[in-house]
Formats: sequence, structure tokens, C-alpha cells
Amino acid sequence: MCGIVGIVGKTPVGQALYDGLTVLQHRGQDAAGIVTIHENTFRLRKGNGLVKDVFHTRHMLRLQGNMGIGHIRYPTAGTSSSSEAQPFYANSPFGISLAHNGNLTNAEELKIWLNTQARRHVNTTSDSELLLNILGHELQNSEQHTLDQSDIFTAVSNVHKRVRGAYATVALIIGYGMVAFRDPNGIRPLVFGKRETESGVEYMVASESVALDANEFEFVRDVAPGEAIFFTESGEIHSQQCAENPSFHPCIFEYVYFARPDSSIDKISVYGSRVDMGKKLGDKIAKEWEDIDIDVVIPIPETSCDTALEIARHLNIPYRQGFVKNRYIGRTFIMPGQEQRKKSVRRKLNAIGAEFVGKNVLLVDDSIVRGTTSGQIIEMARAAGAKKVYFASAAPEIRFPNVYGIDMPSANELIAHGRELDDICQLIGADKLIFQTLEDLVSAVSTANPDITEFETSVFNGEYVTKDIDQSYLDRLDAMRNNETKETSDKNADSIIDMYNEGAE
Ligand SMILES: O=P(O)(O)OC[C@H]1O[C@H](OP(=O)(O)OP(=O)(O)O)[C@H](O)[C@@H]1O
Ligand SMILES: NC(=O)CC[C@H](N)C(=O)O
Ligand SMILES: [Mg+2]
Repeated sequence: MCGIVGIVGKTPVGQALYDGLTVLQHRGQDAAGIVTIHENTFRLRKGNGLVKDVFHTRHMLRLQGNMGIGHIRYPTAGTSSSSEAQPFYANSPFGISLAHNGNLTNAEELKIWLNTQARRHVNTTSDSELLLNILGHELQNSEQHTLDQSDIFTAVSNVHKRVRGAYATVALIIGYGMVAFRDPNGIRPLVFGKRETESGVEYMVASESVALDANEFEFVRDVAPGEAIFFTESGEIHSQQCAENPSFHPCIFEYVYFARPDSSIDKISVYGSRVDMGKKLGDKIAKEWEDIDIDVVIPIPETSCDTALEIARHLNIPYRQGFVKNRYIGRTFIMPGQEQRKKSVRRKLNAIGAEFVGKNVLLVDDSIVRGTTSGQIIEMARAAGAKKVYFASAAPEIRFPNVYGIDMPSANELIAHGRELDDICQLIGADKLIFQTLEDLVSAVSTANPDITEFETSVFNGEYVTKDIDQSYLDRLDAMRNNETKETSDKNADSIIDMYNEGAE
């Protein structure tokens, strides 16, 4: 998952973009970038690392201008080389820079088409650079030499026709303004807000509403699936539905794990949905584990805390924070390699003995993906003296790869792939294991917005909403991005020459 922000302001926006990216850091820890427009020129700084490490004072001083976009990256395509950090830049037409959250499912075809038909060269293996060039091609196709909003909306409509997959996107067009658009299924989130200032109204778009809050922008609304919003340089705003058959299929994993609890996505509070997941799972535990004696409910920090507290309240069992999280270690799941993820769990979490000694503990996590966390945590609970260790997952079994912006490319790396409950329980070493059902998960998330009846749930049921995914696609994806291949490609990635970032140190 990545995070994107964009601001069309009346005063310099560099710091507000930086602050917006900082509160979206949970969506990607691999690379960060900001581009602003100053005196008709793009100012770009991007590189590998956390926001606080990529931007130093000297970079911030160069990021002048009242309009800009930013990105934090968690790679799902290409490599983790700094040359694939975003935003990307294309000089034609006009000068465009683009940031993308999501993943394109027809990237291979698009690359060939761009090379042979559109005569555009894409210099990296990133799908986002393809998206930039498709948008560039469509803007170029406009019959006029200058652009107006209808040209921009026509270009986005044509992008929707060519591109498949998930894309929440923000782009700057020099001399015109900023355009934000969301794929026709609304898989990845995108919101926009405004702020009244003495110099006039400023607009901001972001992956999550927390980025608006941090900058004191007032939330206006979610960008609709398929919709494009164009913010002119002078601060006018135009919007249009650009997809032929838009439908709402937001990714349910945003609510389970990715988004911050204080965000609201598509009129659903992430926090509220996690509490409701706790209610549903608490009910299931009460029904199915009637004769099981649980002394204490313990969350696996940090994402599962809200759900675990609700389970404890529901079951009338004490809730204790039995694991302490090292606040200086980031999220484990979005780290790029399995070795790094494995090592991080013990560095990140440590047990408080008194909460485990002689007790039957129920550990709660939001999800079990590769089983990296659960396996080690259960060992730690036993080592701390637990009598029995039960485990509950707020999400159902994750059995299928994700192709829409979550880096789960290989079914064989998923612990629940091809396995039933008892096998998974044995593998992670629990005394008993329970998963939420998909029906309950959907019902927990949709309680706050009954208008959304369907979610993107492919990791649980293998149903891909873009309808272009078959076994041969998944096999190719596995071969390209499984852990082993990724380790080699990331090692070689350093040798890729960075086209737009040279001398930025
Ligand atoms: O089965 P796995 O492959 O281990 O993946 C699942 C785990 O990874 C995530 O935690 P993470 O440490 O990324 O973030 P958190 O601190 O927000 O919970 C998630 O919350 C689970 O704990
Ligand atoms: N997680 C994401 O949104 C990734 C965006 C894009 N596919 C990349 O790999 O850079
Ligand atoms: Mg976790």
C-alpha cells in the first residue's frame, strides 16, 4: 500500500505535504517523495527511507511553490530501487508528475502498447510510471494546444478504458493544476478537503482523512470510484464521473489492517469497523468455544488493539496489554523481505511475564498472512509462562494473492493457502485457533455505510473484481515477485541508474 497527498494552495505547500506524508507513513516505509511547482519548474526530492530520513532541511528549502504532490511507497511492482520511488515525471505534454497508490493488472500489455503504439519510453519496471505515460498519451491526444477541464476529463476517461487494476492517483500538470482520480471500482481510498485561509481557499487530496486532519483541512468528501477532480492553479474546482460503469468495491483490507483507526474511508470509520469486528468475533468465540476457559485477552500490538478490547468486553474477560511494542520499529508486514520481517517481530514486541504466568491467554490479531507474527508471538507467550495459548484472527483465512496494491503476490507464502483450520493452528503452534467469517467481516465493515454492499475481498475468496485475473496471471506474478525472486531483483536494483533524482543528495 502506498500513501498519496496533493495540495493546491495559496502559500508554500512543502511543509504541509511533508506533514501529510508523515501521518500516512503506516502505508509505506520503503521510499518517499515530494514534487512542487515553483516558477513553472518541478522541484523534486525522492529516495528510499522514511519521510523523516528522505527530506532534510536543504531539500525542504528547495521544495518551494504553492502546489505539490507527495508519495510514500510500499512496492507491489518493479523493484524497491530509489529510481522507482514516486512521484514520477514526464516532460510531455506540458510537464506532468504523478503519484499512485494501487497496482495495475495489465502492466505487461500497457508497457508493450506504450513502446510500440504510443512511442513512449518507460525507464523503470514500475507500473506507476506506465500510468503516468498513459495519462500523458491521453492528454497529448487532446485536439487543442491548451487544456481545459473537459480535455482533462476526456483523458481520464480514456485512461480508465486502457488501464486495469487499482489506482488512486494524483498528478500535477504544469501551467494547469492538479488532477486526482480513482479507479472505477474505488479499490484504493482517496479523499479531499479544503482550508480557508486569508489568501483564499486551499485544497488537499490524500489517501486517508488523517492527512487532512494533521494539516487542519476540513474533510469535504471521498472521491467517488471512477471520478476525477481537477483543481486549477487559481483554485477553481471541477469534477466529473469519468468511468462508464463505476461501482463501489473498496478494499476490505484497508479496514482490517492498512488504514489508521482515526481515518474514515468511504464514510466508514476505520476504528468503528475494528470495534464491530471485535463484536462479531466475540460472538463467534462465545458460541463456538463455550467450554473454553480464557483468563485474559491480549492484543498483538498495534493494529488489533481496538478489536481485542471489544472481544474482551463482549466476553467479560479482562483485557491486558501483555506485549510491549518498541515504538521505534515500523510495521513488520510492509517490510520488503521475509528475513527482515522475521527478525523484526522479536525486536518489536516483548512479553510482560506477569500477564502470562500460569494463565490461559487469548491472543488477538487483525489477520494472519504469512504467519510470521503469530508463530513467534505464541512461542513468546509460552516462554513467558502461559498455560494455554488460544489465538483469534479478526480477518478470515487469507488464501489468495493480492493484485491491487498489497504485496501478497505468492499463494505459497500465505500460511492459510491450501490449509484448513487445524493445520494452520498446528503450524503457528496455538492450542486453539479461530477466524472471523467473511460474512461477519463484511457485515462489521458495512454497518456504518449500508450503501456499500460489496468490497474487494479477493485475498479471502479468490474473486477478483476487475475480472482479468486467471491462474496463468497469478503464476506469472508469483514467478516475478515471490520472496526469492524479489531478493535477487532488489539486490540488482541498486545498479539501475536514476534518471530524475541525480544529485538530489
Ligand atoms: O502473518 P503475518 O505475515 O505476520 O502478517 C500479519 C501481521 O502483520 C501486521 O502487523 P504489523 O507489524 O505490520 O503492524 P501493526 O504494528 O500495525 O500491527 C498485522 O497486524 C499482523 O500482526
Ligand atoms: N502499494 C502501492 O500502492 C504501490 C504502488 C506501485 N504499484 C508501486 O509499486 O510503486
Ligand atoms: Mg500487527
